[in-house]
Amino acid sequence: MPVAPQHDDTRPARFVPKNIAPTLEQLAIQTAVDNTILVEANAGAAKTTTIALRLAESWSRGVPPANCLALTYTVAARDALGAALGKIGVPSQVVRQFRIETFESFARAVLAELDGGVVPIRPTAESLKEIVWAAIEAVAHEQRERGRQDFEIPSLGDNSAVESFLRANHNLKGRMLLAADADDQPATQDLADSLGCSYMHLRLFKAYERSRQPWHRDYPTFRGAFDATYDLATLILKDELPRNLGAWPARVRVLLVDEMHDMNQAMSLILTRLLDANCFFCGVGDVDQVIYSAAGADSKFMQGEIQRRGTRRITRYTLTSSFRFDATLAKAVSRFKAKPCVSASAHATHVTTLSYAGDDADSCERQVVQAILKWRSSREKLSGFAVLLRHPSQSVALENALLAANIPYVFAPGLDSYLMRPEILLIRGLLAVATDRFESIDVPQTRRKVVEAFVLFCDVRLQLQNCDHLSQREQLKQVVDAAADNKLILRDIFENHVLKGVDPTVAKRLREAVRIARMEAGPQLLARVIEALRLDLLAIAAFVESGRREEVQGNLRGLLQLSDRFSTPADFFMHLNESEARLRGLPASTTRVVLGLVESVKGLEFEHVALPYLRQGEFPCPSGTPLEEENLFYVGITRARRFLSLYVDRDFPSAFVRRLH
Ligand SMILES: Nc1ncnc2c1ncn2[C@@H]1O[C@H](COP(=O)(O)OP(=O)(O)OP(=O)(O)O)[C@@H](O)[C@H]1O
Repeated sequence: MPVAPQHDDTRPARFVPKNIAPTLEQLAIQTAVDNTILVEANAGAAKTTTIALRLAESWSRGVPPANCLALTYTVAARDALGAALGKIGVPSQVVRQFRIETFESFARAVLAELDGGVVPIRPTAESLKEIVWAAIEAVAHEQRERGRQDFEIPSLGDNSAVESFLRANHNLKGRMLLAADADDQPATQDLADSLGCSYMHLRLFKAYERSRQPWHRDYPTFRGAFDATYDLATLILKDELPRNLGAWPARVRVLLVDEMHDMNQAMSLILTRLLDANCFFCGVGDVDQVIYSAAGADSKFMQGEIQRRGTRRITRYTLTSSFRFDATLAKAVSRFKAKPCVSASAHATHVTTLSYAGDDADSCERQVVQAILKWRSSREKLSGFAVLLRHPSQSVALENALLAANIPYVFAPGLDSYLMRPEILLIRGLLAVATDRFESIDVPQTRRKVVEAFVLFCDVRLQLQNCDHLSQREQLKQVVDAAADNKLILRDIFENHVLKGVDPTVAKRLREAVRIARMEAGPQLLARVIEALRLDLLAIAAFVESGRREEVQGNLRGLLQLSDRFSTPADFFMHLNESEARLRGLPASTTRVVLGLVESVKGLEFEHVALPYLRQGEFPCPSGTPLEEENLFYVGITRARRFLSLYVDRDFPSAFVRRLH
């Protein structure tokens, strides 16, 4: 293994950063003359900052920023690199000129030149559900035609079959095992075995890809998440990517990859092609931050795979110490991950473990709110305080506690307010019907979403008058537009379109739920509404992913707890509407606490990180893979600079917290 070089004084750095004094290790990377560099280092050990230094150095040496390309896996990492450039003093107009992209957005931009038209993007599982079912039906049809029964076709109600297909699809695409000759290789049990997937998934993969890329079309009918990366990698693999493509960055002189540990085969093919250019390359990552192995992420790409594939000789550089947090947290991290972790931080990091109980006085959210109030009273910026969650449903109680304490908050990408989640909107819609207070749902966009929630959960078949020629999607648009325009039309939509457009059993349940909400009052009211509705069954039909269905249950549990504080449905309904109004009413300029999921803040850092709800069964989550749960926790605790507050369930403490001590 090549020895990490000392900083070479014969090539002094031209770029002198603001706010930090680079270490010799950083300077070595900033000014390295080797043309291919890999840096593997712990969380917070300045990986992103150091590639920012390298970009800045290149710019100082006259390389046009547009000829510098930096690729990341996530949008958060892309933004973190932009922020790191700003922090070290690169002027914002220069930062904007660097090409900093996710692999997926880069691939989309390249493919746009080849696609003969606009390719719709379907980023979520929900938006792909119909397509997957069409593929399932096509495979069932093939089986019937052949008079065979090779495997059991999932029944229409079994949406978990769709979910597991999408996972298998992402994995097969990330690993690129079928890309070269998918059309030629017959789907056999042997082939499925060699790919490590089920025979049914293999057959579905082919049917799904046929609908995405019909033989008579030059470009796909749609792209799901990651499909652009896959399509571009496939063209490269088959050597069908034109060499003279205008959108290809042929003149790239500096190529950087952040989060290289998240790389899969498809991304690696794109990177290898980019490396054909005579450019400098630096990849940085931390194999303990792999949280996307389901998408084929493999640490081998940080471990010499480039060298094996191409002509480049890799030199490894090191970044030994974390600047983000102090030795106390470094030691805890080291124990948790059983690897060396040292700190060079000049500031202290206080790690506090607090326990919570279910009761109100001692609740987790109450303690988090107290910590934030203390933070604010010591004149710290609220935006430096992040509350990181393992599950979206954990935000219900927290948001309410924050709103009650007048603490402004903002969501990190990937999380939205519980008030806007379809199951909550369904309840809000029902309460609007029951209390006859339609005008209280003030925001047109919310009314749209309420109608969409009814259609989603109740599987409404719209039959608008004189609209037989319109598809369901087009009819839905007309109805939601009407709801947006007119506050009072919700009743009409509920009675004339929802109740008449659903299965009679569902209509009966909806009527009963409204009756209960109208006639009854007192504790447990919402529980009875939800029970009458059989919302659990509606969620099973509505959502593809079992994780999402669990989230429905979690959100409803949170809502139930909250509803017990109100004596009438009308009061509760008004509380939800007022909460939305308060949330929307926050001035954009206010600095706010950040509320986010752990995975969506990878690459970011905060002065104070609070990790609430550390309970066995919540974090680690039993449905996640053990290593990725561990990696997620590692990512969460290493976002903290000065304070890390861990809120641990008194009765069922998360096993992860024990491992820190
Ligand atoms: N030489 C330095 N002196 C002091 N602070 C530094 C130095 N270099 C980087 N930092 C700071 O250390 C912190 C962590 O840096 P950075 O975000 O680049 O780490 P990272 O390795 O990319 O983290 P992650 O693994 O979470 O993505 C940042 O606040 C950064 O500004």
